[in-house]
Amino acid sequence: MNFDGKVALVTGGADGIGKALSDVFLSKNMKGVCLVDVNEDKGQETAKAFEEKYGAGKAKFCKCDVTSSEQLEAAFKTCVDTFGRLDVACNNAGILNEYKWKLMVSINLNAVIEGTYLAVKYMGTKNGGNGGVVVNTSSVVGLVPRQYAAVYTASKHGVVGFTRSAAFEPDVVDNGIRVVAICPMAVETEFMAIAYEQGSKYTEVYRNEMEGRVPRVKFEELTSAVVQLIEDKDANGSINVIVPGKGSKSIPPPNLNL
Ligand SMILES: NC(=O)C1=CN([C@@H]2O[C@H](COP(=O)(O)OP(=O)(O)OC[C@H]3O[C@@H](n4cnc5c(N)ncnc54)[C@H](O)[C@@H]3O)[C@@H](O)[C@H]2O)C=CC1
Ligand SMILES: CCCCCC(=O)/C=C/C=C\C/C=C\C/C=C\CCCC(=O)O
Repeated sequence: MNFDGKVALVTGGADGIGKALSDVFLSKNMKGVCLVDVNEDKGQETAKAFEEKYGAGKAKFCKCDVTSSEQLEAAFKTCVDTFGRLDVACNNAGILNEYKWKLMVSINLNAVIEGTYLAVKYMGTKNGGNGGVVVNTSSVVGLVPRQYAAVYTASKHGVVGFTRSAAFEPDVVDNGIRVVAICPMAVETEFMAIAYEQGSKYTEVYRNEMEGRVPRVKFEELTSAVVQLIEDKDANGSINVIVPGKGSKSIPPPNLNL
């Protein structure tokens, strides 16, 4: 898919990875981006900054808690009503809070599942849309174990398993939708700092063992990997790990010869 004149919806679009993705989408001449986020102040601020940079009417902020089915569907509907179409859905909002683990699973996994099926409903060729691409944000810990964040790790493994499977569901394929996921290593956002303050059980372990020693994926490395996945018409069910300084690589599922 090329980006010209297309429309994206990005959950967690007010900040961090979602904001960086939205910025790149608009820089590639997308018609508009819908920033879907629970943080109203940041969301309005980011939408305003994008309109100043790319022109009036290019960014729409939708206040939405992705754990609410009603609010998430309303955001998809607002996006199509505002821009007239939808082509790319990034299910990206996420938190790391091992103490609030049921909420974390709702945001990191359930909302990714719900967002994928809403994308089929609002982009599907059988439903009046043009088809499109769903990009789900997992993590490198969607592929490997991480003993310091067991539920976060489980939620991200769930995103990988769901993406690999949903990509080949008949209702998804027959609607002209591709589904892919990214598995970044630590990225240059405030995410880990927020996790330290609010939801990491092992803050001292992180500080003693890792603080300052974990290189960050730069936004440019992450966004170029996502752009490639969107542009590549053969990328479906792809799970791409993104490593600082090493780019993006597709990770196939194990062949168990069952
Ligand atoms: N930063 C990192 O090192 C890595 C992050 N990830 C994943 O990337 C995704 C984005 O993370 P970052 O941009 O780094 O985090 P961030 O904290 O900078 O941004 C996350 C955004 O999601 C929004 N959000 C949180 N809960 C929400 C909810 N219930 N409804 C709607 N919006 C909500 C926040 O308001 C925020 O704007 C997450 O899924 C995270 O798990 C994956 C690998 C590494
Ligand atoms: C274990 C939770 C990891 C959460 C972030 C994520 O999804 C992926 C991170 C990838 C690599 C790093 C893995 C674990 C350590 C994480 C952060 C330590 C940061 C220390 C620091 O420099 O502040």
